[in-house]
Amino acid sequence: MTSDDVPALELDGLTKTFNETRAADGVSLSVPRGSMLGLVGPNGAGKTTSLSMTVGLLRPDSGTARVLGVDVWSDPVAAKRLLGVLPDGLSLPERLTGGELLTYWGGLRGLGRDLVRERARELLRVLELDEADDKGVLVAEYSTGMRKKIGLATALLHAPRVLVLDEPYEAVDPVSARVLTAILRRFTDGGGTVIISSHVMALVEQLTDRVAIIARGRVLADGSLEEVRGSDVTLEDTFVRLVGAREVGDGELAWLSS
Ligand SMILES: Nc1ncnc2c1ncn2[C@@H]1O[C@H](COP(=O)(O)OP(=O)(O)OP(=O)(O)O)[C@@H](O)[C@H]1O
Repeated sequence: MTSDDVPALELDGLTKTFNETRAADGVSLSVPRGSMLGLVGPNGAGKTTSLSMTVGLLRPDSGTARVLGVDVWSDPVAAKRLLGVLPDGLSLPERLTGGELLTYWGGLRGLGRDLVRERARELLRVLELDEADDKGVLVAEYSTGMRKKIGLATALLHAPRVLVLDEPYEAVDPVSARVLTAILRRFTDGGGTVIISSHVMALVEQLTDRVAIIARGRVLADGSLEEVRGSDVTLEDTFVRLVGAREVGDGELAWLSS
């Protein structure tokens, strides 16, 4: 294998058990460079657990995660330089403006002040957070969607090669969603790789070129959209076929109808 063939992300047998719950049960995935993978699965399937182990936020019981060939758990500094991460429930310093937060973040990343200032200004403008910044709005006062966007800005600031984004479109308005899509496409066109988790099948179908379906901690399908859908018309059909549908029976919740 030449260095050009090394996958952007390679997960091998990632396993994590919480008490009695096997949240991830041997999760293996290989994501080629320049691709965008959608990770989908029902609530509690193990998406966040798997992504957290992938980016060095949660130590696996067993298994490995490699970013462009670098092991996330044995060489975390080098791996984290390559990674941009939007974690689930990201907690941010609250008493800073967006601009101050990015300045602080850039310092933590070891970037020069001028570079951080330039990139921060551009990110705030493109993500339409500049007006709030000019008014001195603190992150504590941000809406849910604004928090998502500033979280994304922190993930992009150091120009990573692999982006791992947990539900990046959640709570983001349609105009900002378009901007986000344009950013992600530009990123993959430039050879970057993206993995996103989402519950919105139509979004994944429209946005990504690869998909992995996970349920009960196991990868049930993984490949190009066409490979995973097979003869199904939509990804939702494939999802329901593999994961199983829960019908609401006639007698259930009868008290809701008068
Ligand atoms: N810190 C924790 N302690 C105990 N159990 C946990 C913990 N984190 C996750 N779990 C359990 O692990 C399983 C997988 O959770 P996870 O958050 O990875 O799912 P998910 O696919 O991201 O779900 P959702 O779509 O609802 O966000 C669930 O059963 C959850 O209750």
